[in-house]
Amino acid sequence: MCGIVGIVGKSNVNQALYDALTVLQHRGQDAAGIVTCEHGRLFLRKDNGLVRDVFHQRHMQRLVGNMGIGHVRYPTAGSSSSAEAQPFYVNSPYGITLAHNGNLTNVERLSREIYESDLRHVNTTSDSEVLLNVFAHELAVRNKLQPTEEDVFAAVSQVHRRCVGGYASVAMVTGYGIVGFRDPHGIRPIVFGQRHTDQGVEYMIASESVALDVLGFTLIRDLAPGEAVYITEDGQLFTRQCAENPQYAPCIFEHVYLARPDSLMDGVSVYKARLRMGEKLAEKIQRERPEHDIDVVIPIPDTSRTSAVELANQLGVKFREGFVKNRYIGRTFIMPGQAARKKSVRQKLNAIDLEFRGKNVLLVDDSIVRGTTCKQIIQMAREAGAKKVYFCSAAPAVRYPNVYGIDMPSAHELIAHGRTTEEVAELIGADWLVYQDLEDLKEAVGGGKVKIDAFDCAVFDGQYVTGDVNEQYLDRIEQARNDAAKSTVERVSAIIDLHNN
Ligand SMILES: O=P(O)(O)OC[C@H]1O[C@H](OP(=O)(O)OP(=O)(O)O)[C@H](O)[C@@H]1O
Ligand SMILES: NC(=O)CC[C@H](N)C(=O)O
Ligand SMILES: [Mg+2]
Repeated sequence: MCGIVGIVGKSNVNQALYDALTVLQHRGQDAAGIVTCEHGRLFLRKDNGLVRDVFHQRHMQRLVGNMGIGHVRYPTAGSSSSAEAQPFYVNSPYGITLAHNGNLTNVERLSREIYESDLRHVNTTSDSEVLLNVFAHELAVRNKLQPTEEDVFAAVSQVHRRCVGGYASVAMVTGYGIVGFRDPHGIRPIVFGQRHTDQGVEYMIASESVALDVLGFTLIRDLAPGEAVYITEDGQLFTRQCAENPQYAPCIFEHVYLARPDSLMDGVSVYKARLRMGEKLAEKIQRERPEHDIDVVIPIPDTSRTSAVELANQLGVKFREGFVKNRYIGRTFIMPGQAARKKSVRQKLNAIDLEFRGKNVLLVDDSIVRGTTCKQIIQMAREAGAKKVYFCSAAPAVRYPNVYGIDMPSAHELIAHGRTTEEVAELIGADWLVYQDLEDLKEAVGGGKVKIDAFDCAVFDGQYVTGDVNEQYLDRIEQARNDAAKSTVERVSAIIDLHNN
């Protein structure tokens, strides 16, 4: 779930790209990059780190040009080496750069095709570099000196035929324009909008609408699954459905955890969806234990706050902020490596004892994935003097790996994999554990004013919408990307990098 952005403006876009990436920082904390284009030349800066660490004034001054794209990365393939930071670049045809959110599931086959038939070279283990090469090849075979929107859309159609998985992407064709495209299931989010300036209309494509809001762009709409938007350097906008059989199945986990609550995603307010999750959870608690003895509802900051407020409201129980979050520590779930994640929870959250002492507390989190957070939090609640510690998750049990752009490749690292709710409760040390029901979660997200009836819910139900994910595939990614395997990859890739910046 990286963050992507592209802007075609009327003056330098470097600052706007930087600001947009800052707003999308919650989608990726490992690396950041911006490439801009002026008079047919590209200016690229990318490196590991947060946006504020990667771009210094000296870089910003050199990122000139009225159009550009940017990326914040949370690795789901390859390594977290700075050589795999995005945007990626290929020089032929035209010079194309690309930023990608998602994950391809047929990357092995594509890599072979790229080498054997397309005669192209991919230098990293990143699936995004593969995606870029497929797009570049398909644009190259159109054999045009000056590509038109027809050529760009034809290349995207071919990408849809060849690539499988989740991909929301922006690609810049040097000297011509920026294209945004979304996979035929619409798994990962992407929106576009516009802003009026004295020099004319500027366009922006981004992962989440919040990036548009903050920069004064108005949302035009989400890209439909399979659809592409192309904005030429001089500001003409074209859209086209490029997939043969698009099927809406956006990732429901965006609403649970990934997205900011102030974003509108596929027409649904993430904030309202989270409120409804709290409401549904309260109904379940009332069903299961009408005579419950909960004294206070306490959220685990940050993401669960919205659901927890509504849950407390519905239960008619006091809502209290019992944990204080250190605002200088990032999101722990998207950190690479279990050791860092574990250490960060304690650094990030501290309990206010008086909210716990002698009380039966209901702790609320948006989700339990590896169980890193809840185990420590429950322990902290007990140390702070809680009488009983109940725990609820606004999402159902996460039991299956994600293969579309969230780094949960290994079933065995998921605390609920192969375990019942009671077993998980025991393992995390909760006196009672309540998970949201999947039907209620779907209703919370897709049952508001805007109806969505199909989602990618693979992490909860093991159904993979692209239809190509089987046991062998899951075994392979588990071997390649479990925590232990990743640390070997990191060591090896740290030795030699090939950079294009
Ligand atoms: O079971 P786990 O493996 O610990 O993962 C789940 C936890 O991780 C996330 O928090 P995170 O700190 O990443 O972000 P937040 O501040 O947005 O809640 C999520 O909100 C849960 O609290
Ligand atoms: N989280 C993402 O969207 C990751 C994009 C890409 N698969 C990478 O690993 O860089
Ligand atoms: Mg959290």
